Formats: sequence, structure tokens, C-alpha cells
Amino acid sequence: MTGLRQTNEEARRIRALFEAQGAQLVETDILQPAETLLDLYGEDIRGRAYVTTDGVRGEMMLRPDFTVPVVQWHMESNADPARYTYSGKVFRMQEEDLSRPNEYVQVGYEVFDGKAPVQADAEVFAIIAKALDGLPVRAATGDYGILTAAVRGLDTSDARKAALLRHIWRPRRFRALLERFGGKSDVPATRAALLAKADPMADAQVVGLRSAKEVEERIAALREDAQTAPIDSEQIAMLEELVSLRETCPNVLGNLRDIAVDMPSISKAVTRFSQRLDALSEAGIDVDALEFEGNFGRTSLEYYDGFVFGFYSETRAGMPAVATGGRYDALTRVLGRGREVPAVGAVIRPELVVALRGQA
Ligand SMILES: N[C@@H](Cc1c[nH]c[nH+]1)C(=O)O
Repeated sequence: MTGLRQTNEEARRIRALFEAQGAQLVETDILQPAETLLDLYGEDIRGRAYVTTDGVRGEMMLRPDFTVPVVQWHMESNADPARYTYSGKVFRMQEEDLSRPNEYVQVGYEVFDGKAPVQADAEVFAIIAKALDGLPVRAATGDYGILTAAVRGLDTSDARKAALLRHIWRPRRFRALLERFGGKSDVPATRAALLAKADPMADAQVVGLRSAKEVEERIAALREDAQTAPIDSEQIAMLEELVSLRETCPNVLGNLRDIAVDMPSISKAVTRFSQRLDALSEAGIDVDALEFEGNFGRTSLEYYDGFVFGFYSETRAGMPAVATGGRYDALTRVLGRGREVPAVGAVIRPELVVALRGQA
């Protein structure tokens, strides 16, 4: 059998598994409107999407994933709970590693269900685990709900909270910001020099894409930030502890409960984490061996806001994630025009399953 035929056969097998779970098969257009949708993916995908201009429709892109168009499609209906499956190609430029394909097949499973979100998280994780059963893969999990709750609960300016939330996807930048906001690292020298000037715009020429007004606003924001008091060192230490957690889920739960005593803003998210572990256990997952990473940082999609996970090859270190997914409640709010449906889903890359099976 050729590689393509094997991939398609594998895609069919996985899709059948998802359909047996009650998912309805959906299709989406390959060409999607970029102007309205591209921003929802975040920085990384925005830089990697294939975008073109259509004289009548404006900017269009080759779909970088299915989740956004499926949410859009679902939000036009009124039928919750709902489960969907799909399979087809997605397109993302690979700037650094030419051996990685820029178009590949995904088979997905999405659940829209506000009544039992924790059970829905467990359902999605368990069905992906089942589809990959017997393969040499290892799962890692994270929870953006805990981190975002911790950032929102900090005693600091809204601008600083927003900056931290924007960089929650990039562990190194997030840590660097924490150091700066905690007063542990200095403001970069060029910025300090700029702010020291009485009128930084006096001898400036506008040459770039930003207007003078935008530059002035940015300088005003930097000035305000320079006057903001450092975040309390205990709060910084707790956040640093949260992002450094890297253990099995039950151990993490113990640590989280300890942290929550001094950081009550995360209590609700920790309760949810604990309920999710129960639901995963009920769904047959061995949570005692399940890994958790406080700063998951492995996703290039910025619409997740709760549970996240991935399955990775144990035998081939350079292989991309075989399956990835997570919860994206806020995305349904953005696309729902006033309506919101808690939702969670995941995809599997069937050609990677075929490759791993060939090795097993
Ligand atoms: N669309 C995501 C996977 C996913 C599906 N549902 C939720 N997440 C991706 O392309 O990686």
C-alpha cells in the first residue's frame, strides 16, 4: 500500500471510532476568510498561514486548522450538546524545518457541551488515547485555566496582567516578563534612555508602519509601566512555582492545593483540575502516571483557555505531536455573537500513526 493510501485508511479508521462515539461528520471549506479569522489563532499561526488576496472576497487563507471553521459553523446552529468529526488537510508554512510537511491530514473530534465540561475534557482525552492504543506514545497535559486565573488575581496594573496573558503561550517570554515585573531584571537600556528624554518624539521621524500617534501611545504606556510598583515577591514566587510544575497529576494536585492556600484566585481552577482527574480516571485513564506541565508551552494555537494535552512519540524524538487538543470556551464566545458554548476537542495526524505503527 502506498503511504497516501495507508494514511487515508488510517484516517477512516479513526473517523469511524469518533462517529461510533456519536460524532456527526462535518466538512469545511479549504479557503477561509483571513481578515476575520486569522487573528484568532495567535502570533505563530498568523505568521505561518498561506494568505492570498481575492478581488471580491478580500484576504483568504488556506485553512490552518478545522477548529475555528467548525466553531463558526456550530455557532450558527442552536444544537447543544453536539459532537463533530472531520478529516482533511490543513496548511501551515514550515520556515525552519523543510523536512516537516506544510500540508497534512488531521482527523478531529470536537465536543460542544456546557453541562458537563469536565466530563467532556475526559471524553476527548480518552477517545484520543483509545485511537492511539498500542502505539509507542506518551501524553503530556497542562491547564491554561490555572495560569490565567493566577495572572488575573495578581495585585498589579491591568496592563501588566494583559502583557502576561498575551505571553502565556511562550514560557521563556513569560518568565522574562515575570522577572521584570517583579523588579528582578532591569528595563532594557534602550527603553530606559528613551523614557529619560523629556520629549522622545521631538527629533523623531516617522518611517515605519506605525503612526506618530501610535508611537506616542506606546511611549505613554511604557511610562506608566515604569511607574508601576513591582509585583510583590511572594506573588511572583508562587507564579514561578506554578509554571515550574512538572510532575504526575496527583503530585501536581497536592502542590496546587498548597499554592491555592496563599493564592485563592486559583481555587476554582484547582477544584476543576481535581474533578477532571476523577473524570479521567472514570474514563479509564491511569492518572497516576499522567504527566502535567505547569507551563505547557507546546502549542502554537492561542485559543486554548483550559485543559490542554498532546501525545508524543516515545521512539522518534523529532516527530511532531501525533495528537493535540484542548478546551477553547472563549473562542466560542468570540465567534458566537453573544452566545457561548463551552467546547473541547482534539486532532490526530493519521500519517504519523501509520509511521509509528510501521515501527512497532
Ligand atoms: N485544531 C487544533 C487541534 C484541536 C482540535 N480541537 C481543539 N484543538 C490543531 O490544529 O492543532
